[in-house]
Amino acid sequence: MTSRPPFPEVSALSIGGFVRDDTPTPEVDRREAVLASLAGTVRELVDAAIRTTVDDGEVHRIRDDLAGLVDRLRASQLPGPAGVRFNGEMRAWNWGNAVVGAANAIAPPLEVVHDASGCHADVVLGAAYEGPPGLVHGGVSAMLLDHIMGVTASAMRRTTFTGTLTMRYRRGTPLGPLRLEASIAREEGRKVFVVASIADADGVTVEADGIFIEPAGLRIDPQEQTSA
Ligand SMILES: CCCCCCCCCCCCCCCC(=O)SCCNC(=O)CCNC(=O)[C@H](O)C(C)(C)COP(=O)(O)OP(=O)(O)OC[C@H]1O[C@@H](n2cnc3c(N)ncnc32)[C@H](O)[C@@H]1OP(=O)(O)O
Repeated sequence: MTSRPPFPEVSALSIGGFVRDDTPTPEVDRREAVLASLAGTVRELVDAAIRTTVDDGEVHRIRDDLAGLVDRLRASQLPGPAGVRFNGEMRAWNWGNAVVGAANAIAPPLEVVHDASGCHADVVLGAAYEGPPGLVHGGVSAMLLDHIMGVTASAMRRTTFTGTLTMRYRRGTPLGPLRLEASIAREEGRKVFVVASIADADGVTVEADGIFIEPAGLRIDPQEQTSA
């Protein structure tokens, strides 16, 4: 008799784009490390491109070199976005995610840590995330908070989508080292109310509260076990 982890059938997961994928965890880890290494260098490239002061001719030569690299990566591509996949050991991977995607150079990436009160993350935001001079773009703050709040609401046991997100920008958030914190304030049925903040060394810069909803069609019964 084999006990199966508490996953819905593939067809149920596919409703929300979540896909059961039985790639073994060591293989997922190995490939993730390879893609994260590439994304790290691309992230450096983005920062270097923003801040470069080399002359126009050098910029054009670098552009041409990069176009060749893009062609090499395009030699074999997914037909669309990377999506979210899970294997039977509850190993999840979302390599294209805008906030935590291991393969996504646009993602800082945020490394979310679960703690006793919810989740936190320490992140250093550089020139690619600027809005007002020297300050984090307000939309970037909202994006990062949305993600950590969603992870907090999901609590590693359910899938929730952002229903409503309210931000209060108390003062400018400087680029550089920042700490995000999120916790669940209360729950009502499928609704999870989450509060969160961003802080620099001098204290809170942004506060957020949000309602995260577990869509009826994606509800997972953690007690469900199937024997074969
Ligand atoms: C194996 C498992 C491991 C999983 C581990 C994965 C962890 C992975 C973490 C990823 C973390 C990602 C963090 C980023 C999160 C996003 O960025 S999500 C993307 C942005 N959000 C969206 O695209 C959501 C779009 N909207 C929707 O899909 C649907 O409108 C919703 C929000 C799911 C609600 O749909 P619904 O389930 O049909 O809701 P419905 O039955 O009408 O209403 C249910 C209740 O919610 C209320 N409600 C409905 N809509 C709203 C709303 N917008 N605002 C407030 N309340 C609302 C209703 O009033 C109702 O309340 P009650 O009457 O029960 O009191």
